[in-house]
Amino acid sequence: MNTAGEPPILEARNLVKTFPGQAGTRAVDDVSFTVGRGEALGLVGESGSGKSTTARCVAGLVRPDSGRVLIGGQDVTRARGRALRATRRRVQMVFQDPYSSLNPRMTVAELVGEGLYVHGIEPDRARRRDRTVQILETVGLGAEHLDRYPRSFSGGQRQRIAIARALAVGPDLLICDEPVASLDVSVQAQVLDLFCDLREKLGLALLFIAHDLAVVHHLCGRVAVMNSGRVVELGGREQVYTAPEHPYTRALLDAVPVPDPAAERARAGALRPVPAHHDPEETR
Ligand SMILES: Nc1ncnc2c1ncn2[C@@H]1O[C@H](COP(=O)(O)OP(=O)(O)OP(=O)(O)O)[C@@H](O)[C@H]1O
Repeated sequence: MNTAGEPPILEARNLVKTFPGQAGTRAVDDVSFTVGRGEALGLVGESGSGKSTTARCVAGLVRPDSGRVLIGGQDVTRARGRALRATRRRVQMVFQDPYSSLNPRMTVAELVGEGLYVHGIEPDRARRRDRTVQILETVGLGAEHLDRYPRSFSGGQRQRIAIARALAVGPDLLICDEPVASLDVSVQAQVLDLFCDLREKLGLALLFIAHDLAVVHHLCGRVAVMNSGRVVELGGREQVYTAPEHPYTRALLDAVPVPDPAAERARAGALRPVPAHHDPEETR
């Protein structure tokens, strides 16, 4: 969904990050990818493969050892000052655990309105409250929640508040680090649907991190697969799911059931050629 001539909303170029004590191994090892405007890119891989560190480098929470991060074509890796803040604002992050990512001493109005105030988007208190209500409605919550504290909400509702907080500053891209992993299965689908809606209705781009390929299949048109700090495969969803090129991707796919029966059949066909004598009844 890239408009011709416009740079991608996000570009990671050759990112490298090593933590002290990692003895020669890199948490992030020469990682490059782009996310186009309005696009959803999934980042998958086992625990420890480097997904969160990549996300944190991109979001500016961790400084990479080398490599560059470009937001809307602007290099933010070494930039400073007000211009950097304005550019950084275009990329917001939603974390895995909505129980620890929200300050328990702030009301919903304060949590969501803070970004509007800090970034000078809406200095007027009454108008900020109105704007906060609009943002809450975008995520499926109402004005009645404004003066409540996070502790009185369910996990799914807390994650909606965290998403509203991220949306408040008008980002072009959300980095979502396992945003449904800590939610009940029944609530996961609702929150995933919300991300789909945000992309379709607001044109929001997503960098969506999950160890669960089924979740990413639901949401993302392109998928990057990470293993030991490296992106070992990057391609369109159907290509990655039905004709994976890297053995690690194949191993991941074998470990996680794909919820879409058509994709499952296609994958099975691509990975395990059906023998001539195959009787489909045998596998039911
Ligand atoms: N702050 C840190 N200090 C030291 N090592 C770290 C730190 N953060 C991550 N690591 C290490 O970097 C590697 C990549 O971790 P990372 O959290 O990025 O992987 P991940 O794929 O997101 O895993 P998970 O899904 O479990 O979060 C791991 O070996 C991890 O132990």
